[in-house]
Amino acid sequence: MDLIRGGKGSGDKSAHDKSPHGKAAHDRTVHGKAVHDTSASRNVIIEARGLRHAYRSGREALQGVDVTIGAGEMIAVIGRNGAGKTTLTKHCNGLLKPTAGTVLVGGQDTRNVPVARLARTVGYVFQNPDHMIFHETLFDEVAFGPRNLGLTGVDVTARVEAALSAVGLEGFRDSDPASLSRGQRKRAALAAVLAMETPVIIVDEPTGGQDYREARQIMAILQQLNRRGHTVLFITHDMDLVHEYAHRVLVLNDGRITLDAPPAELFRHEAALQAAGLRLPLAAELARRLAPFGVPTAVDSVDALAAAVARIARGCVGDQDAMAGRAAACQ
Ligand SMILES: Nc1ncnc2c1ncn2[C@@H]1O[C@H](COP(=O)(O)OP(=O)(O)OP(=O)(O)O)[C@@H](O)[C@H]1O
Repeated sequence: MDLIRGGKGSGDKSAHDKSPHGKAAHDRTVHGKAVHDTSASRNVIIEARGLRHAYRSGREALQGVDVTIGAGEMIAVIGRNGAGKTTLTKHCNGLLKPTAGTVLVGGQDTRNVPVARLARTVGYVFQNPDHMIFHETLFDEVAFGPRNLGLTGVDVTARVEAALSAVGLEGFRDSDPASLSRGQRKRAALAAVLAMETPVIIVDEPTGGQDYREARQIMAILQQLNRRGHTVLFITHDMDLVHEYAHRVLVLNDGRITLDAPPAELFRHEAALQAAGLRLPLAAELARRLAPFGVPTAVDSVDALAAAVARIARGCVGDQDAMAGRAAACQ
């Protein structure tokens, strides 16, 4: 059976500990956030030009998308329901082929490369995990990809155990995936992709079906993968996750990218967000309202906002009249 999940195929058990490009990682800054860098991470890994996609129903889900994704980026894809997010990301691993325009993955035109080969570069976790789960035990489910890469024995076991442990499902290796909760099945689907060790990982709604703790755990996994050099794209409706975890935000509206900005800059684009049916992340909204007190508007996380407020509060102790005046001014 052809592999449709993706994988590097190195068989290298230490691959989790280094860049998927096999290059030394260094710290750098992307859109103001510290991230790991590789010399390859400045390279383009996915490029769409004039991308259009019409489904057989005639629905034009993408209406001319131009986007370049660099290796090592962590990108949130956001937009209202039906905006074209899933359609766009499915083009990034060749699951869909352009009606017009081109998509290059690792420099190769997706129309000319079998999905099974593209899947060695781009792993894809579906919005609905049941679309990719079909084995009787979780072990076999996660082992499917590595076995397709030609790995056997302890190499497969090591990949499966590392992936299950990363998503907190190590105690379920002999369970029937169908017996797991939806949230657990989503993590099982993520484990199946992790076991492939693809340079690019795309997750459609990573936190769907997860409680708060599980959602944070999944985002931490994706962040850690990105720090190790993987390119990560995630689709979400949660603006606070966007703010906290992404280095770059792509807003889709009616089949077009209407905004491409770092999260700390979202406050400048409230109108574009509203037009796309989105709101500002909570921390950005609060920072904007607290600007009269000297809080910088370009915050990219709750922690950054809290630090800025604390700094100002310390400076204002003993200056109650001035604070009251500013509070009155911003009513
Ligand atoms: N297989 C299909 N056949 C016909 N139309 C489709 C198909 N898949 C998606 N569409 C339509 O294409 C448009 C874009 O869908 P897509 O799933 O890419 O949006 P999305 O932004 O991911 O939405 P959501 O947030 O609801 O998942 C929608 O109008 C959708 O109804």
